[in-house]
Amino acid sequence: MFSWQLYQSHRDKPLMRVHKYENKPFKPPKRLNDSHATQNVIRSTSTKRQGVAESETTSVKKAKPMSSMSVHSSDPSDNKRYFTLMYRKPTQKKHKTWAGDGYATFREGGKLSFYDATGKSIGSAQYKNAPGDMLENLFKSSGLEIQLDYEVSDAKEYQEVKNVLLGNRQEKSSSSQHFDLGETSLTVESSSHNNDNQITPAPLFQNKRANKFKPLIKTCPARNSLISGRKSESESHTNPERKMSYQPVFDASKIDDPIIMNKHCSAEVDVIVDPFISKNLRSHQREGIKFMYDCVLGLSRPPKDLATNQEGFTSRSIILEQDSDIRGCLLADEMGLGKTLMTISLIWTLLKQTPIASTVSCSQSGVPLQGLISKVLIICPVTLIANWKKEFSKWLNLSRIGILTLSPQNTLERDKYEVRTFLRVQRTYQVMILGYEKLLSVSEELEKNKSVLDLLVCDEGHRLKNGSSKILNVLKSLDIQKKILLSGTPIQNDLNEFYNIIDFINPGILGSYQHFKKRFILPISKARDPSNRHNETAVQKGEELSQEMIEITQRFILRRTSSVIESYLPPRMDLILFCRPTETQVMAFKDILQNCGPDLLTTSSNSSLSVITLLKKVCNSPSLIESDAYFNTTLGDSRIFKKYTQALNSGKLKVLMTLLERIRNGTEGEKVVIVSNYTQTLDIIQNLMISADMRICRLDGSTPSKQRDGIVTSFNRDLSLFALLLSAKSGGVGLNLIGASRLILFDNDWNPSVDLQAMSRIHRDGQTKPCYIYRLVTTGCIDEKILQRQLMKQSLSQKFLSDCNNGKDSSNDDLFNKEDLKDLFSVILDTPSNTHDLICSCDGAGEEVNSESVASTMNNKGKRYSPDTWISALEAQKLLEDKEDQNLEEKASLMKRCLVGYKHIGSKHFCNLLDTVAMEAAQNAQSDVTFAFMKPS
Ligand SMILES: Nc1ncnc2c1ncn2[C@@H]1O[C@H](COP(=O)(O)OP(=O)(O)OP(=O)(O)O)[C@@H](O)[C@H]1O
Repeated sequence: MFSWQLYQSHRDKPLMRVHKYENKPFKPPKRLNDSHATQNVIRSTSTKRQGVAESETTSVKKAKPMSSMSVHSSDPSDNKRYFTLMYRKPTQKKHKTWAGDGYATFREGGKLSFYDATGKSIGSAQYKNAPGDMLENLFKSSGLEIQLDYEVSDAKEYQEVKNVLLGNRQEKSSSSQHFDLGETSLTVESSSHNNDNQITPAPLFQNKRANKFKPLIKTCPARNSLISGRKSESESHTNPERKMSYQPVFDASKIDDPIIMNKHCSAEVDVIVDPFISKNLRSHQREGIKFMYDCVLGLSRPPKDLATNQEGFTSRSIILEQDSDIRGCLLADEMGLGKTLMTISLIWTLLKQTPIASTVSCSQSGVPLQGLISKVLIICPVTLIANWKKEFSKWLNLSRIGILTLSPQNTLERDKYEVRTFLRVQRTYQVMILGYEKLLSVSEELEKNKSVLDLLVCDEGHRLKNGSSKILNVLKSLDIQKKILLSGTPIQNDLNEFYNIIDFINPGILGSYQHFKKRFILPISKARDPSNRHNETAVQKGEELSQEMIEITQRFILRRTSSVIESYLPPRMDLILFCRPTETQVMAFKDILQNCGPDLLTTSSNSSLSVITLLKKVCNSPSLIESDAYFNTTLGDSRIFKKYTQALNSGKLKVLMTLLERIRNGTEGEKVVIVSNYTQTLDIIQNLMISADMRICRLDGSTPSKQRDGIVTSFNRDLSLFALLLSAKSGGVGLNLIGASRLILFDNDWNPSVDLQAMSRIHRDGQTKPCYIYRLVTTGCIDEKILQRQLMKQSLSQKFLSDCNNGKDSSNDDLFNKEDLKDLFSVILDTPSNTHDLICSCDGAGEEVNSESVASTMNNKGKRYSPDTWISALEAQKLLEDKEDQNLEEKASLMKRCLVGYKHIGSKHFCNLLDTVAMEAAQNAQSDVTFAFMKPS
C-alpha cells in the first residue's frame, strides 16, 4: 500500500506531517452534524482557496481558524464579511456533489445572505451562534443546502466578489445609476493593485485564474511558456527575494514504480502520477502518459528509443528542452490500448499538480495545492459520452472530480445555461464532455468565456480532418492551447487532411498551407504518380520528403499496435469462414450482371458503384435487393426479385444460424456480438434469431443516445441476453462489449479499420474469456474481393501511421480502375476459396503461411523486398495503384504476406479447426462452409 510522505518543509525544521493529499473531490460534500470531520477539510481547502495573493505572505499563509478572524477581515468599510459558498438541492445520494458556487455576506446582527456565482440572491438565514462556527454548518434556505466554504480575505478576491454582487444589482436596476450593496458604500476602496476607482463588474473566475497564475518568484521566460502562453503573467508580480523550497504532491520514494514526469530545467517540483491511478497502468500506458505530458507542456521529446527501450524509463524524470512549436499531441494507438485511461490519468495529473509550484497556492510545506490546468473540454462522438464518464468513474471515482455532461433531454437553453455555468463556476466541474454535434449549438457560449479552457481533448479526432468543417473551425476559434487528439484510426489517405489535423494540434508547425503544399504535397504526389514511376529523381525526392515529414510529426504523434496488450489479454482466434452462395444468390448475381447497362465498367459511372452495393447486398441476403433503390429504378423487375424473398436464402445466413445454435447449445453461457454494415441485414438476422427463440438486443445508428449506454450495460451484465446486433459504423466505435467472447462479422467494409473497430469491441481489457472472431465471406463473390483488398491495405498500413494506403471512409471514396471493376463483377463458382487459390496451392490440411514462405515482392523498379522488409507507404501505394502492371504473382505475394499466421483448412480437414463451435458448424453444414482460414493468437 502506498504510504504518504513525511515532507521536510524547510531544511532547519523538523519533519512534520502535512495534511494528506487524499485525492479529495474538488468540493467535498459535507454531511450534516459532521462538523469535526469536515473541519480539516475545510481548513485545508481554505488554504487552497485563498489563492495567490499580491503580497508575498498570503500565498502560503495558513488558513486562520474562523473564530480568530477579525470581523473586518473581509472588508473594513461595510461591516460585512464575505464568504464563498457551495449549494445543492437536498439529496439522499450517498456521494453528494455540489450544484454550484456562490457567495455569502454576513452582517453584524446575524443575517447571512446567499448569492449564486452570478450574484443572484438564493436565500438568507439568521445566524445567532458564534460567527466562528459558521463554516461548520449546513444551512437550509429556499429549498437549497448551503455550505460556506471559506471567508474571503484576500483584497483582490474581495473586490471581485463585490463586483459580482454589485454587477448583479446593477443589472437588476439598470435604470439606476446608484450602485448599492445594501449598506455598502458606493466607493470601492482601491487595493494595492487596483488603483482604479471605477467599478467594473467582471467575470469573477476569470480574474481568479489570473491571480492563480501570478508567479511569486522570478520566472524565466521558459517557465512562463511552460505554464502556457496564455497564462504567463507579467514579471511585475514576481518577487525575486522569495525563497521557498517546494515539495511534490507525492513522495516518489514511497511509491512502487512511480511515474515521474519529465521536466524543464525551470521546474520546481516533480510531477508524479497519482499512485491511485498509476498502479493500474500497463507499461505502454505509462509511456503514453509521459508522451502526452511532454507534448502539452511543450517539452522536446527524447529520441524514440530512449522513450521505449530503457528499463524503468517512466520512473525517471529527464530534463528536456522547451519546444515552442509543440502544445499538443496525437495519440493514435490502435483500439483498446486504453487511450481513454491514459488521457484521464493525464487530466487528473494536470488538474492536481504543476511543476511550477510558485505559481499556485501551496501548503505550508510547499506542496502545490492547485494544478496546471483547471478546466478541460472533451469532445467525442455522442455515443461515447457515457463511456467517458464511466471510465472517469472506473478509474477515479466521480466523487473526486466534477464531470459535466449535457443531458439529451435538455432544451437548447438549458444546454447553454449549463455550459455557461461550467465555464463560470470554478470548483464544481473540472471536465465537460460534449458530443461533436452539440459543440456547434453551444459554440457561442464557449466562445464567450473560452479563456478559462485549458485543455481540449478530441476523441476520434480524425473527424477533424476536413479543413472546412464547422466543428474544426469552432474548435480552432476557441484557441485552447493544450490539445490532445485521440484516434485509433490512422490518419487517412490525404496529405491535405493530414495537414488540417496537424495544423490544428500544433498550429504553424508545418508552416502555412501554401508552404506545405509546395514543399511536401506536390513533390510527394508527383512521386506517387504512376506516370513518374521511372523518374528516379522524383521518386527519391518523394521518399526523402515523406521521411522528413515523419520526423517532424513523430515528435507529437504516438502510435502503438495492439500487440502491446496481447500479453494482458486472453487468447484470441480469428477465423475466416468462406460460405458457399445459395442457388438463389447465384441467380441474383446473374440477373443483376446481365441486366446492367453497358457503362458498368466505366470507372466514373455511378451505376458501377450502385451495382457494387447491390452485389454486396446479395451476398448478405438476396431479399435485400427488394428495397434497393437502384435495383427498383433501373433493374427493377418484379419477375426477378419475387423469387429472392425467402428468409434463409444466403450461404452466410445459413452458416450464421448454425454458428449461433452451436454457441447457444455448446458453450457455457457465452454471448455473441453480430456486426453488419447494413441495418436491413440486421433486421433479417434479428427476425431469424427471434424465430429461433434467441434473446437479443440491438444497437445501431437509430438507437437514441440516451439508450445506448443502458443497452451496453445490460448486454454485458444480463446473463439471459444471448446476442447483441451491432451496426458497424454507427454503433461500433469505442464500445466495450466484453460481456461477449464471440463476435461474428457478417460483412466486410472496404475500410479495414471499420472492421477492426468492431472486432476489438470484445477482445479488450477486462475480457476474461478466450475470444473467437468469425468473418463470414461469400465464396467467389464480391465479399471475397473486398476481403482481399482490405487485407492488402491493412498489411501495408501497419508501419506507417500517416499511411497513404490505409482505409478510406467508404466504398464510394475508393477509386477503381477497369481491372478492379472487372474483378469485382466476376463471380467464381467452382472454388472453395478464391483467396486461397490466389495465394496457395496446398490441399488445406492446415498449412500455415509463414514469413519464409512468402515470396518476395518486386516493385516496379525491379527492386526486391524480402518478406521482413518494411514496404514504405509510398512503395506500397505504387504497388497497389499500379495494378495494371502487376502480375498475378505479385498480387498473390502481397496478399500472402497479409495472411501470415493463418492456417489453411479445406473442407476435408475441418476437424482441424481448433474451435469446436466452428468445427461443428462447418462439419454439419459442410455444404455451406467451403474453406476456412484460422489464426490462433
Ligand atoms: N491498465 C488497464 N487495466 C485494466 N483495464 C484497462 C486498462 N487500460 C484500459 N483498460 C480497459 O480497457 C478498455 C479499453 O480501453 P479504452 O476504451 O480506453 O481503449 P481505447 O484505446 O480508447 O480504445 P478505442 O479506440 O476502441 O476507444 C476499457 O474498458 C478500459 O477500462
